[in-house]
Amino acid sequence: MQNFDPVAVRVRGLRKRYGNPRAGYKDAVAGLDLDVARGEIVAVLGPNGAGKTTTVEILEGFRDRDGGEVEVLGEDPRRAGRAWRARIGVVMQDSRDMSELTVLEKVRATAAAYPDPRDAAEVVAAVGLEQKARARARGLSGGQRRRLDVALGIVGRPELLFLDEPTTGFDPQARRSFWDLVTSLRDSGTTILLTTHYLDEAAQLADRVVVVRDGVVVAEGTPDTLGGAEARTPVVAWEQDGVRRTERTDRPTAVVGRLIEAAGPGAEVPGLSVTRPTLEDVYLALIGESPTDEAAAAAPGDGTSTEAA
Ligand SMILES: Nc1ncnc2c1ncn2[C@@H]1O[C@H](COP(=O)(O)OP(=O)(O)OP(=O)(O)O)[C@@H](O)[C@H]1O
Repeated sequence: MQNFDPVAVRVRGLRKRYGNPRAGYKDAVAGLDLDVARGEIVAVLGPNGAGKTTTVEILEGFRDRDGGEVEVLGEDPRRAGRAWRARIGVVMQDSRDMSELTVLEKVRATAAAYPDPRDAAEVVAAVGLEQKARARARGLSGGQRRRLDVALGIVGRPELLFLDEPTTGFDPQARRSFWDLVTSLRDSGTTILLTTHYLDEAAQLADRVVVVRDGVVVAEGTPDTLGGAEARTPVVAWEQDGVRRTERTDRPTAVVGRLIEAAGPGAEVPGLSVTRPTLEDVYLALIGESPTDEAAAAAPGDGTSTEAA
């Protein structure tokens, strides 16, 4: 066991190419570096096709790579065996289930494959499926199925848990209770690598956020500091002659003071707002989908007051 190794995941220069000579090639992962420390929750964000799932599947040992170094719990997933697999938990993006087993039976059957599993009934309760414990797994709704996937991923008491878009299809309440579950797993020492399209999920759960685009990491940081101080500079927005104006400034009070003075005594400054870019704003700027000035000007009053960083 490598329990005292402070590194859970170390990836350097990871490469994966799909395709063939006739159809052409696609670099899904193009030199990606990633570190996850023990006990950390890291969220990997990125647009569709950025290479997140490919990366995660390589780390899980389910997909081979074309280049780079990968170490997961001290081993190369290419060569790691059963003992290593028992130390990781996996919740994949798609799961289908055609068996006749009930929820509890499925969790029990999976638990039996691990040397030191959690109690199956407790795990079913922890993911909020207590009421469905004796229902057939194949009859679950999409959100319930996802919760069962999470139960199957954690019942083996993994040291490292991979969650690929775990809350897709959850209702808001189920997401909240899932977040509590993930936080409690981290508090009990589990390292978690999560991919998600939900920025609020990343902000809520992650100690660190990694943004992937075109198969490489384009930024990383805590949810509060991703993109750097510059990207978090507040934006003052207002309307002038029917046109939306914005100004990025470290001194929003001074800018607002100037606008008030210009408007004259007692006059309102139309459309005035001061906003600090959120994680979502910073993320959209990083992946090149920030609303442009023109788009913002075309939709005054929609609350969008950030410019591209
Ligand atoms: N088995 C495959 N064969 C060929 N191309 C693939 C295969 N799997 C993925 N790709 C391509 O590789 C690129 C990266 O895909 P990947 O699924 O890793 O991205 P992702 O970031 O997980 O996307 P999403 O957010 O949509 O899940 C995409 O262009 C995708 O079409």
